[in-house]
Amino acid sequence: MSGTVKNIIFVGFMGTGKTTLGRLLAERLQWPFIDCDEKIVQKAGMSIADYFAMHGEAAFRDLETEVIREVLSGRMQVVSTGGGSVLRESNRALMKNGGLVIALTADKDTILQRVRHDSGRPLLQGDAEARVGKLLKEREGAYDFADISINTAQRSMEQAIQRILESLEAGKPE
Ligand SMILES: Nc1ncnc2c1ncn2[C@@H]1O[C@H](COP(=O)(O)OP(=O)(O)O)[C@@H](O)[C@H]1O
Ligand SMILES: O=C(O)C1=C[C@@H](OP(=O)(O)O)[C@@H](O)[C@H](O)C1
Ligand SMILES: [Mg+2]
Repeated sequence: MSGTVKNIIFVGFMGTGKTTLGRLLAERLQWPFIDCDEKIVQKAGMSIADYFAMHGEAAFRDLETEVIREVLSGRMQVVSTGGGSVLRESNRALMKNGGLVIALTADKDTILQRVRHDSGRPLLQGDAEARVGKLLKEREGAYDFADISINTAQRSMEQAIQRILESLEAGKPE
């Protein structure tokens, strides 16, 4: 199925592994890998944390939509999005039309373990545990529009990749 899907698009909460697994899958498929956050950093000429601090979240979300639109006009790419990009209906529509959407999931403790020492996520500054808890509640169900869902807390990265490759070969979303 990897030959017939337009793009493979990863969505999911922060720390579920979108960037890491996306890059790995792209290598396996020999498709280009694009991380939307990296594109935003290139366009903005500064880190995401600095962009939030200087321009605020609303401006970040506008830039994020611009990047998603541009990236998904292409084909045969593995695309990892930022965790909050699914909050806009227009972004979700772009993703649904842009290819196979794979949601990555993980439980709160796993997410916390993975993101705790990473200062690059402005929404988690301060009390990371409280912030992850609050955002997980606010975003409950936000990733349900995906074609496939994979729990990365219960799998090694290699197992997650195998699971995705099997789904692609089976030729239909589960
Ligand atoms: N099974 C796994 N699947 C995905 N990521 C994992 C897994 N185990 C550990 N990780 C780690 O979790 C972190 C997730 O980071 P990242 O890929 O940046 O997530 P996201 O882009 O979804 O925020 C990385 O440090 C990655 O190495
Ligand atoms: O969930 C969010 O709102 C965000 C997730 C981040 O990406 P990751 O999900 O790759 O960490 C990044 O886009 C920004 O810090 C905002
Ligand atoms: Mg990421």
